[in-house]
Amino acid sequence: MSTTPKIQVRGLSKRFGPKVVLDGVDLDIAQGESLVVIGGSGSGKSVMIKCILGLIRPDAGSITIDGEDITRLDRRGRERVMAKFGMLFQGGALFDSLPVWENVAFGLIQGRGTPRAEARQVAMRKLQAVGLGEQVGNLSPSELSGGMQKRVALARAIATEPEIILFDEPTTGLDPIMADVINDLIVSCVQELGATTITITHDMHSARKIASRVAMIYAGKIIWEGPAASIDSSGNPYVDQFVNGHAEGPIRMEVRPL
Ligand SMILES: Nc1ncnc2c1ncn2[C@@H]1O[C@H](COP(=O)(O)OP(=O)(O)OP(=O)(O)O)[C@@H](O)[C@H]1O
Repeated sequence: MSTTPKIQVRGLSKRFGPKVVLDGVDLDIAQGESLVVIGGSGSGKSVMIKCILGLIRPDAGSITIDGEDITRLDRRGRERVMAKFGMLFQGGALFDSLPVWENVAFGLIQGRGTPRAEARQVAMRKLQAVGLGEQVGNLSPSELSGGMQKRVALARAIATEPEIILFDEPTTGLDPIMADVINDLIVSCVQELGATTITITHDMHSARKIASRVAMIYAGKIIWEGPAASIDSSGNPYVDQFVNGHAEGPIRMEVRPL
């Protein structure tokens, strides 16, 4: 078995003006692993994922996928590596101008050049896999509830059967029952694909359910990582404060008076 991590992040740094957001992030994610990244609002979780996706250019550091540094690739090389990725964006990011099935099939049609009729069939199968019937495929995303939109976004993330899937706050804004339905779907879809995943969430219930490993980001660095089962016995006061949601502790939130 190969010991090269599926994803390796080293010294990843990014600042916006004077604000240092990432300050030397190091992470290894093994093939088939499900890593959940936790951390307070504004701690740089989304910026890190955007760097991995190539949507933000880091100031320093490397990101290797299967041993290949993607920060050094030209556009074509990057497109080749990006074909390994699926993404569930925060808020779903569905196109209202396209019917649901075409949203799901977007990466197949645009990215892979799959003929529309074939892509439609795949999209309908993926919708079925997340518990949505064929009739939903012909609706507009705006006609769906928040929970259904998240399922569509999940179907889209898995449509190309990617090797790596990134989930940005997949349960935010959902009621606890629907959130758990999404958690279960993520676990089953990911297991079926054998995909490697990174999930960003504030939802500790979701983190416990999805994660094989958890990493916490604070002040631009990964300050703790460990198996999901050890999250309640980390011995790290930052992790304890976050996991238990206490206002008091070493983490100071930036709060301005109104
Ligand atoms: N394009 C940008 N230009 C300037 N500042 C940015 C940009 N993108 C992110 N930031 C800043 O970087 C910091 C980290 O943002 P990020 O969205 O990564 O936080 P987060 O940990 O994902 O937060 P949340 O959990 O609230 O989504 C924030 O202070 C944000 O304002």
